[in-house]
Amino acid sequence: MRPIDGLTVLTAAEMRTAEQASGVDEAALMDRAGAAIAEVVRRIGGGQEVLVLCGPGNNGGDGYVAASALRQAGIPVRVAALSDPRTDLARRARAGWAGPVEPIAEASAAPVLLDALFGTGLSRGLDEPVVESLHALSIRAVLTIAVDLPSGVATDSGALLSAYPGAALTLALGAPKPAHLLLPAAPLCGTVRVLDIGIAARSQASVLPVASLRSPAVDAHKFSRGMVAVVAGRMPGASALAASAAARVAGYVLLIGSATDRLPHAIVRRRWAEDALFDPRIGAVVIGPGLGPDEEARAKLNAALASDHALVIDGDALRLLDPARLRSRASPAILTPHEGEFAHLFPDVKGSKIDRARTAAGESGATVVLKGPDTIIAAPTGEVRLAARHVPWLATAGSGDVLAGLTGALLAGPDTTALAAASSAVWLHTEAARIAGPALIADDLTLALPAAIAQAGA
Ligand SMILES: NC(=O)C1=CN([C@@H]2O[C@H](COP(=O)(O)OP(=O)(O)OC[C@H]3O[C@@H](n4cnc5c(N)ncnc54)[C@H](O)[C@@H]3O)[C@@H](O)[C@H]2O)[C@@H](O)CC1
Ligand SMILES: [K+]
Repeated sequence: MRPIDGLTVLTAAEMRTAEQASGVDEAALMDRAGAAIAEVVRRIGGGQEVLVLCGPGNNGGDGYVAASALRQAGIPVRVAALSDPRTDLARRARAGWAGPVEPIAEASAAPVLLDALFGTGLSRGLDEPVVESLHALSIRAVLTIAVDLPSGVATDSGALLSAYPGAALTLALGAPKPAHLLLPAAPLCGTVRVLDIGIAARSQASVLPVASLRSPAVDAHKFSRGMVAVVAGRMPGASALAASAAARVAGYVLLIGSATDRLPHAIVRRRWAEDALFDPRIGAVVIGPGLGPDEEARAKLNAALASDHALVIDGDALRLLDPARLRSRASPAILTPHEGEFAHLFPDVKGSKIDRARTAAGESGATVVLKGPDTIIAAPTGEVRLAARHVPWLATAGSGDVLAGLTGALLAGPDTTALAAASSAVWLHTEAARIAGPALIADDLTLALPAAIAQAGA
């Protein structure tokens, strides 16, 4: 049983491909899955009675195998099914279960509920009586564990096809799936752990790994650690937050055109001028936090786009940007839109959150950080990182400014890529929020960054 950080994420179709490519026959995979599920249930169920709910497909098959293994281990276990099994594999698994099978509507609750109704094959919402039984049994259970996925969620989009009571633990088979990470499904999974069933997971998507930051090299100097320029605008507090966050990572932070002096003294300030960005030592420019919507803001964005620098484009600048302008630039750009800004930038891009982020990155040539409780980072290559943890206290003014500054500082650093910089920034941002704790304000995030950076190994 493994935590999901850094693991490859597979869609339902990619899972089937991986299963076929594994060289292991399907029955053996189901036996492995069922045995591994039973082992977890045995360990954490404390010997209490288990009720296994089995659906008609192979998710139900896993349920029958797990029930048989639990029974063999001496755990009291009952099985309730939705219908007879409909796949050969599930029929085989059903045949291996020596006990009775009750109809779900008649099943009485048990302290441990194992949900093996539907997995990656769910194609529509559950019938209403089944939803009612599931809720009634779950309310009376002490512990609900979902096999592969909570029954009712769409594997690839994380959409909720029917109401689900929520599991305490979801045991993902072989690999995490998008629904384990995307809203609205993700919180209904509870803790997600992966059970290894011997398949090699390959795809361009993975769970955001724990950031891995190195301390500065022994011979580092402030410029070799990275110089980041933050362009200020109409709301100076926003760029001040971005600069303060950047200063925790970069060797040198230049704040350009800011009207505030309430800043750490370590941040160097310069007036805005047409040539303010003509400094070859600048490794990345952050533009957007508090920039404003006016002509001056437009001129600043134009100057940033015309420069050779790597860019982080956030907030107000995303309202002024034509993403097509990024295509001709040689240096990387990172866009950090929330859903509203994304819809403004890419009005024609549709699909699941993963599809949208990936398409936008491919079309614009920029790395796209599509922010939210289920932040996704997509690179123009098609690579995608899905954030696994979220701290709801991050929904506060200035939080995005801190993320933008942090992203710029990491992008300005040595030996990095836009995808790596954005990934580390998102991880550090959440970790800082976790450390800052309840009732945080954005300023607290900048103060918590040293501890978050230490957690990332630096
Ligand atoms: N792919 C793999 O590598 C492995 C898959 N296994 C299991 O197999 C599962 C996928 O099995 P299946 O593809 O059979 O799919 P499911 O078991 O998720 O269910 C599909 C069946 O339910 C029907 N169905 C879909 N939605 C329904 C609804 N709302 N109401 C009633 N019937 C509905 C479908 O027509 C199909 O017959 C995985 O989630 C996992 O649990 C494991 O056995 C191990 C290996
Ligand atoms: K399930």
